[in-house]
Amino acid sequence: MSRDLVLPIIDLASPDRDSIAQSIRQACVEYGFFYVINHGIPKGVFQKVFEESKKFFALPLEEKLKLKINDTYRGYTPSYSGNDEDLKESFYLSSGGGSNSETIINQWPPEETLPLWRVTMESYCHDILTVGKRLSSLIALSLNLDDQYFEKVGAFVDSSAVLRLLHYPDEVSASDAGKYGVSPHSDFGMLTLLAINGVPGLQICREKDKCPQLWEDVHHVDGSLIVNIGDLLERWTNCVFRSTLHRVLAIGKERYSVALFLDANADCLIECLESCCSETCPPRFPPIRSGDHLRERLQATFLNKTGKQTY
Ligand SMILES: O=C(O)CCC(=O)C(=O)O
Ligand SMILES: [Fe+2]
Repeated sequence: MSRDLVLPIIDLASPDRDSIAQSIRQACVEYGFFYVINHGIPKGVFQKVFEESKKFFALPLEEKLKLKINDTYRGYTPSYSGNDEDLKESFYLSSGGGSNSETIINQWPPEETLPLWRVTMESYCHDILTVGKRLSSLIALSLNLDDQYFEKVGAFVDSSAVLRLLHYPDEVSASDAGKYGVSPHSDFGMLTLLAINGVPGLQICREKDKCPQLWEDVHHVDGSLIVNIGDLLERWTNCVFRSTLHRVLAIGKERYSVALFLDANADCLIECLESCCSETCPPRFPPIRSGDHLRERLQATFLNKTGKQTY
């Protein structure tokens, strides 16, 4: 069962920061998802990223498998990997420079094969991270915090953001019936900034415990980014903001997307924000380090039931 959905559109060119922050708050409370327009990244940049992403996924499987995901969760994961055997294939990378960067090992396709690949992705990481940080400062405002709150608690270093390139194949065979592009999940981190190539498939479920679940289509809004709240921010806000369940249907049309997962630095302590609790509404969760939260979630996703890795 699905129906049409009109998500809020946040215009970053609007001059009134407080009213943008208010709109973001409402979007995060009601949907956990919104569009962002006038974010400052030109269309041509997305086109280049999709072009390079397409070139990588078009390589023979054995070439892609040479960059198979490593212990620091960077690299390639083929279709049908993970617990859910989804149809998507992905590539994870992050831009260097943060204080944790020595512990993260990126992998890159060979320069002889894809000469513009690394520079395109690194430059996009930089651009999209700038939008992510701008949004987090608006989110801080929307939570009645200092707009530099997340910076001040040390939430951001570059390596706490991960870029995931996704490719959904155009053919769905009979044996794939019932499979998803991406199965229902919520994102782990603070914020996700998603660019899609216009092909439908993304859906959200606003009430995960309702039976039957109601799935609503997230339409493409030209030039926009789709932004959603992850579990870490849901926890930080004492569930004032929602980390909404979402999925991608396999509709037999080739689809590309690029997600930036903005997480908090591993050492950052996630403790209920002051503006999100009161005597009558105490904190629901104990404090946790961001790294411990993320590790738990990654292990649950990447380990199968026998505890064996199934990238
Ligand atoms: O490709 C999409 O539209 C969504 C991908 C997604 O939900 C994810 O990577 O977490
Ligand atoms: Fe997601």
